[in-house]
Amino acid sequence: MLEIKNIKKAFGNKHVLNGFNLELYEGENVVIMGKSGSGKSVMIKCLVGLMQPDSGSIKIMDKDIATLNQKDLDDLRTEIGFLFQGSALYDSMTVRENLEFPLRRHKHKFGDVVDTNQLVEEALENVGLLHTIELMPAELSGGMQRRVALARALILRPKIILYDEPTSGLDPITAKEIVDLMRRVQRLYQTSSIIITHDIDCARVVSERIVLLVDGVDYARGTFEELAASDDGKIQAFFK
Ligand SMILES: Nc1ncnc2c1ncn2[C@@H]1O[C@H](COP(=O)(O)OP(=O)(O)OP(=O)(O)O)[C@@H](O)[C@H]1O
Repeated sequence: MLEIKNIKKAFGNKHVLNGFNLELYEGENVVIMGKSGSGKSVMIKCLVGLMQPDSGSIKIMDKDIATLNQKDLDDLRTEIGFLFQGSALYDSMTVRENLEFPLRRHKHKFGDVVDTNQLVEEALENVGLLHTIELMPAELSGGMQRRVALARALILRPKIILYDEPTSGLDPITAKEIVDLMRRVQRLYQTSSIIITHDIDCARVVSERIVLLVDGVDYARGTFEELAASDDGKIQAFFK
């Protein structure tokens, strides 16, 4: 689904990514873990074309993003759903209007005759929140808002989902609901996901594989159990 090969990115003499590699196969969830400031956000920005790496290549569904024009890049972005920390809902719009927003912008993805209501209702149903359709975001709890944001990310039926700290700021019970929902979404929508998280419980439950970003490179990769059993101190530091 996606291949990052040997990307490097420096700001002045600060080398943030130093030859980072990542591959995402169809249907899998890959968790990226790295210390604060290790370059996870820089990597994601390179991945979605918001930042250019200094060298290396990024292919999404076999397309090298450096060679795409703006229109092709926009079309490719409809195949990617985002659930970022900052991906807040629009406060002045109802839940329904929040979900209709991306549909209006990318209507052509489904052809001209598209039943917007059905798509909105189906996405909300799949996150268990159909009953909130006419509510305003302020009337929802933090966990519900995040589920609606996930429904909005799903509405264009992306093949890849990028999650940036999906459980941050949530209490443990609500965080677990989100993690369970991420698994459900993976099954229902047949998505492949990259998940950035510091939450070790989230990483354990949600990942098929984990990649550790250390010193600008993909320092280690494996299943949760494989990495947790490692006696390398730099790997162990993530599992304490
Ligand atoms: N536009 C920029 N200009 C200069 N330096 C930048 C820029 N963007 C990121 N950096 C630097 O790159 C480094 C990595 O930042 P990044 O935000 O990717 O870390 P992170 O792993 O996402 O951290 P966190 O877990 O805290 O979100 C930081 O030292 C940051 O200051």
